[in-house]
Amino acid sequence: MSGIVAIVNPVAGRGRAGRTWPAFEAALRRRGVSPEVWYTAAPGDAREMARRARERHVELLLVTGGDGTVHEAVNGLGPGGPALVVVPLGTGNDLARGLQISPTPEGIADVVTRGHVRRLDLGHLETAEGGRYFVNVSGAGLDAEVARRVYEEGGPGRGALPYVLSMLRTLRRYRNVLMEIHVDGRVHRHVSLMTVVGNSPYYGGGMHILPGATPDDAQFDILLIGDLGKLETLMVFPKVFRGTHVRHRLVTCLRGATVEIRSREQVAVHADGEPAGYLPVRYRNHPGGMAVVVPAGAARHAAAASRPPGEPAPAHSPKAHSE
Ligand SMILES: Nc1ncnc2c1ncn2[C@@H]1O[C@H](COP(=O)(O)OP(=O)(O)OP(=O)(O)O)[C@@H](O)[C@H]1O
Repeated sequence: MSGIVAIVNPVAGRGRAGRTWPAFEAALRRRGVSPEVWYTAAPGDAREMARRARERHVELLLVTGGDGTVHEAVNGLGPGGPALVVVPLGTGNDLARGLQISPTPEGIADVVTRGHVRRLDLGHLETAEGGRYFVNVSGAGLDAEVARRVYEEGGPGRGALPYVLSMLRTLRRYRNVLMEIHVDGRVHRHVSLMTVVGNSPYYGGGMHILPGATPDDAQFDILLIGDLGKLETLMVFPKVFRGTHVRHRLVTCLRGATVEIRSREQVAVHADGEPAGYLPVRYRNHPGGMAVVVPAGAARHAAAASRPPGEPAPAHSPKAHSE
């Protein structure tokens, strides 16, 4: 078989995806596009459906939902496979935000009929729990602890607010830890609130955590956040929404293709906001591993497009202790 399949997670965006998908399908049909529609019934289905779509040599795979659904789909596909069209009807939609995809029926019909394929880097991480791919951002430390809590308390339809509330609760008891971060063979040791590794600029429903990230440069952007106290963390946190946290003296931006993080402490790891085990973690990038259809006029570099007007690209400053 070839053709177009649409995976639809009806509970994404607190049910918005299920409610509004028929309008998207109608807009596609008006343009002569008739996808085969597969509704997910439970967590994990999008992964299996994507695997099946790949086996059947589907040409175009629409993934309707939020970042969790996209995360599942790419884990079913792995590097290669059909081109994805993200129909961003979740609560966060961080990948689509970076790619300037408009969540309207006509916007998606435009992407399908007139968009172009962009090959993005696909991140992969490995912990003792196993390996998995991620599309946006992974990390170890406070944010992973927060993600674990949100996941345990959550369910679908999460968005930014539960992350913010959980961050405040988690921070009260959180203790910074000594981490050893290997980036392309260089070792950085520091006491860290958290370390972030990713290909795309956004996570957590609009937090501009890696403002310099370019999703197709074959490199991870890496943020080493040093030994921030609790009060200082609370003061820096709002800046994450504008991406200006990277100017803080205890924040170091790096780039690299292979990353490994270790610690003697038990430190949680997340992948696209899903719990992914504990340190040690090893990252490797698959350049161009994910084909995504983007709008015809989309800016080449999503990071540049998403930066506030007048905001310079963050300097990459290897300040942490390295050897
Ligand atoms: N039919 C279903 N019933 C319950 N859960 C489902 C179903 N289909 C998929 N899921 C789960 O729903 C979860 C949430 O989906 P998703 O993350 O796409 O939406 P969201 O949380 O609204 O958006 P975002 O992640 O962008 O904030 C996924 O982790 C997936 O495993």
